[in-house]
This record gives sequence, C-alpha cells and structure tokens, in this order.
Amino acid sequence: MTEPIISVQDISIRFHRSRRHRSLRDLLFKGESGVRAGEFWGLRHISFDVQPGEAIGVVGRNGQGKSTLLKTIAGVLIPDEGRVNVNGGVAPLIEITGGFVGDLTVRDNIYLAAGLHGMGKKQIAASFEEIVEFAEIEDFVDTPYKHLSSGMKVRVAFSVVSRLDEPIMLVDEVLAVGDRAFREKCFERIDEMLSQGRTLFMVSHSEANLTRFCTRGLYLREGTLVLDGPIQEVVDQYFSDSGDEAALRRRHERRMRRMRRLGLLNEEDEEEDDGDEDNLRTVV
Ligand SMILES: Nc1ncnc2c1ncn2[C@@H]1O[C@H](COP(=O)(O)OP(=O)(O)OP(=O)(O)O)[C@@H](O)[C@H]1O
Repeated sequence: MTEPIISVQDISIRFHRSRRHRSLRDLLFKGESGVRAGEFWGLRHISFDVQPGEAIGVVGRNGQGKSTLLKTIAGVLIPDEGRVNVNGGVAPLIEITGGFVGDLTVRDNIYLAAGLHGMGKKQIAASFEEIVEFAEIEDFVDTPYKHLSSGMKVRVAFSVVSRLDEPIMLVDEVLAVGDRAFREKCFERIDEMLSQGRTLFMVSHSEANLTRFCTRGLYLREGTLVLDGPIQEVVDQYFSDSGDEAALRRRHERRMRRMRRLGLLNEEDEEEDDGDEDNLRTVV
C-alpha cells in the first residue's frame, strides 16, 4: 500500500452550543478530557486513512458531523484532540461561495479565488474563458457578484474551484443548489477529476450520487464513526437505521426495474410483490 494521502488519527472536536466561534481561551485551555457545561463533541475519536485516488462518501443524518469532518480535512477547523495529516492540496467544494466578495465583479472574484488557491495570473487568464463558459455566465462577468442569483453564484464558484489543480476534492451538498442540467455538468466534471486519480470526499444524502462516485463510505452518528466500509454496505446501514421508508421504497422500485430489464422477474413475481410493504426491508 502507498502512503495515505489523508490520515485522520483519533480526532475530536469540541463545540460550544451558544457560541459560533471558540475563544482564544478555549483554544489555550483545552487540557480537560471531557467537555464543559454548554459544550459537546462535534467529532469524537475519529480515525481512518485514505489512499490516493479513493472516492469516499460521508453519510449521516443532519447535524452528525459530516461537514465538520470535511472542514477539518480542508484545514478550516483544527481538532482539539488527535491529528490530521493531509499530504496534498485541497479543492474545497464546500460552502464554496463563502470566499467570494459580493462587491467585486464576477471577473475580479474569479481572479481572487483562483489566486488564493495558488493559481498565477497567467494561468488564470488562460483558463478564464473556460471558467466563464462552464458557469454559463458570459453576460455577467462585469456584474457585482452580489447581484447574481444563488444558483449563478454556485456555478461561478464551482467552475473556479473545480479548475484548481489539487489532488483532493471535498464536495458537500452545495451542488443541490444548481439546476438539473448544471448538476449533471458538475457530476461529469467530478467524474473527469476522479479519472485523473484525484481523491474525493463527498457528503450526500443521495444514494444515486454516493454509489455513482464513491467506493467507500463513512457513516457518522453523533460525531462518531459507526461504519467504515464499502459504499453500498454503508448506504444500506444508513437508510435502514434512519427508517427512511420512502428511500427504501424508491430503492426497491429501482431494483425491480433493474431485474425487469435483465429479464429476472416474471409477472407472477411482480403480483406477489405488489404492496408487500413488510417484505420491503428484506428485498432491498
Ligand atoms: N462552529 C460551530 N460552532 C458550534 N457548533 C457547531 C459548529 N459547527 C457545527 N456545529 C454543530 O456541530 C454539529 C455537527 O454539525 P455538521 O455541520 O458537521 O453536521 P452535518 O452532519 O454536516 O449536518 P447536515 O447534514 O445538516 O449538513 C451540529 O450540532 C452543529 O450545530
């Protein structure tokens, strides 16, 4: 096995319920092993290694630590305990519009964002047309960023960040903002990046997206890693734990359609299966 590109060793992150940011005092006096009143563990004792080129899907219900984990890998959050080693640059497609400046034009923002990620002026100029074209905002390059619609903002940000030549990509649910056609373009771009051997971390609640891109899954519950394994196994466990009957039904229907296409299902089987909700969990 090669050297891991990401190594997460027993990390924990403590949050305060009533303060968005921890104070300097919190950062300096962190000797206690537990949490103080009003604090909780956003992440607790998380460990895993990632090999270059792996595509990892992170699942879990809302508020279980998925974004916190991605932000830690991006270096935006520093763990209170444990260590994270990231051996390569990161293209963070998470909260991607965050670094953009509302009063600056789209053009200036493209130069600013790409520059902050280490692209030289010449390099940006060479990619500028392509970035604008991918985002489909040709008519708005001199418009202040704040006047774009939220979908257009995400397009610009995705277009810039996905152009960065970084070996690690972090993708959060930001893509949910784009329309269907643009989302498909983004997915093609992610496919392209994966085929170049980049490493992917993707947070998603969509089984289709998780199984399309990822081979391995990490399942977070209350800030702890409850399962690290093949993506299908992790997704199955997640949906079954969350009792998401609608998702189970959709998955069941997809499986039936697949079997029908392959000629593995005859009409009698289909009649028997109709409305058999109780069997749903065992079939999927
Ligand atoms: N900077 C912060 N300060 C205090 N609490 C925080 C901070 N960031 C996250 N949290 C809390 O940590 C917990 C985990 O948040 P996180 O955003 O990682 O969840 P998530 O699994 O990504 O959820 P979702 O699916 O809703 O995006 C939540 O309770 C959240 O309120």
